Amino acid sequence: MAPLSPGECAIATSSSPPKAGTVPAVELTGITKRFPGVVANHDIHLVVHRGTVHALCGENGAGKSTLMKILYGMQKPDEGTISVDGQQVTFGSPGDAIDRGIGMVHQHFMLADNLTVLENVVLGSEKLHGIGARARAKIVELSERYGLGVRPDALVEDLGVADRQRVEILKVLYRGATTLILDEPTAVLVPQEVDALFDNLRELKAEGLSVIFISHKLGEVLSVADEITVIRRGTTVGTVVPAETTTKQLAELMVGSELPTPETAESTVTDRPVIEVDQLRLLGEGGRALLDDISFTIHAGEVLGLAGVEGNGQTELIDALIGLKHADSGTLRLAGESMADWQTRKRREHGIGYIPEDRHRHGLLLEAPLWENRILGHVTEKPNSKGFWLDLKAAQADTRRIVEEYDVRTPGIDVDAASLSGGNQQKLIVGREMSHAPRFLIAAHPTRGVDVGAQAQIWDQIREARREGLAVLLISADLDELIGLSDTLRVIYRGKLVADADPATITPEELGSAMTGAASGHLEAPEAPGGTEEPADPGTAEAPADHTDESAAPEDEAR
Ligand SMILES: Nc1ncnc2c1ncn2[C@@H]1O[C@H](COP(=O)(O)OP(=O)(O)OP(=O)(O)O)[C@@H](O)[C@H]1O
Repeated sequence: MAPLSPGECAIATSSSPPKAGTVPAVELTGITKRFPGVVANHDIHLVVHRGTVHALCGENGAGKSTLMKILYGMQKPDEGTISVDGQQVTFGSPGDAIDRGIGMVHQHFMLADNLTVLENVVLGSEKLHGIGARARAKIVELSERYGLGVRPDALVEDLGVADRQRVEILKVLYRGATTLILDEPTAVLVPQEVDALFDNLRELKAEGLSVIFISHKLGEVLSVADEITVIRRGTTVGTVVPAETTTKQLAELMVGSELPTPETAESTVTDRPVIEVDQLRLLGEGGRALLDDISFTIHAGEVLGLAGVEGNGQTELIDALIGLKHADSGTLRLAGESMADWQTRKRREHGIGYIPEDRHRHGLLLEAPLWENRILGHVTEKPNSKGFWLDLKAAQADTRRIVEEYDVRTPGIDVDAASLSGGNQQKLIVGREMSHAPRFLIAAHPTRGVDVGAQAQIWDQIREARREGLAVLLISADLDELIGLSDTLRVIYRGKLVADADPATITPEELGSAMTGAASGHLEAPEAPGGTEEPADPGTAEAPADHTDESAAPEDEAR
């Protein structure tokens, strides 16, 4: 455990809980949990009051998820006690936790894609309200009471992330949860969706429910939480109230030092097209266009940011670029060569890097060791292969290098990817993809789930590669990230590119409105020459902004 500085102690002890004196909804005392080679939790203390949102912050691998898994009965603590509503409890399984009103919405949703919302909600809880009309009525009632907008008959595979999340929330409410654990619920939401979620949380609070909210987005934490507990290297370093702290203080409390400051960089956009997409069209079931007339060019040294509410064609565009789906019409060219007949492997071998939207589904083999995950997607490339053979020693050595360079917190490279914390899994994927010196990188939510320090590091890595000529398609729900890193911004809405924007002048709020279809054409750059199909003039592109403190919207200050 890192020692506290006097300043940190002052922050940590200056505030009193808002509802001291009442019986807490949840109290964790002296929780310790060890894994081979790692002490994930050490003497943790946490008090969550009824009718409050309690945020849990800490850098990647600090021990937040482990603590919540203990509270949810998924793991047993080695030491310490859990009390719910003043009564000490022991949980042998999530079922025990649910019985005591603890519900969890995981970072990675656990819904069955091929079932309807109703089937998913009812699954495993058939005894509560049956599987028919009563269940449906209960779902509709909960949906209306908390403004969740859940449609019982929708097929889960047709739902976007925000809708799936609402189903997960409804599912735990259906089971009678009075304390909800939300693990990074805003990571993939756009500002409007975040506002909607926070409205839902306020409704829950108003009815006396409690929410434990894990987040790396410190600005959001300050806006929604009643109290914030910070965990560092496995132990609680303090609990603060938002009125008495800032994002900067919070970040310092988390990492125990000043945050690294990523340097701003000059524009590096060249006139060499790396990826050219022309009139791409992809049809879904029933002939509905999922992508319609998509055209753009990304040059060497350019980051093109694609803004859009989840589910507006981003996934299909990524799939078309990486070769998981084939377009119905239109062309895709990489460095001048048509990719029409290229399978995914060939695309990768020709320098397409891919940081997937969903790291568990498309980025990792969770049950395989880190070094096997380092090979994943790059089987035929160096250093993983030598001629026809896999070069395991070289792959393992390179995994060690990635772990070191990307600060992947792990006891070693032989542990399964599943045992890494979410943020550390992400760092491993970013390290793997950047190691192959891609010329075109598809970066979908590249810093999703990583802490503020690691986020700055990943931004630096993307910027450095961009300086060396990397072309990047950046898709991110973090609009500060999107605006700050991009040279060019396009807005995707219902499968079409509807607007472009100048990252030098647009604000996250304006971009957020454009994403809901409220704008078309040029945003904030009416004097810019050319139509919406061409990227901004490289010569006028402004350097990306410095992001050290998310909530302070640094690019706004800089401009
Ligand atoms: N099942 C497991 N086996 C081995 N080690 C584990 C396991 N689960 C967690 N750990 C380790 O415990 C530590 C704490 O991980 P945890 O997932 O709780 O962190 P976190 O604070 O939630 O991180 P993040 O913000 O990245 O999600 C990490 O070092 C992680 O690698």
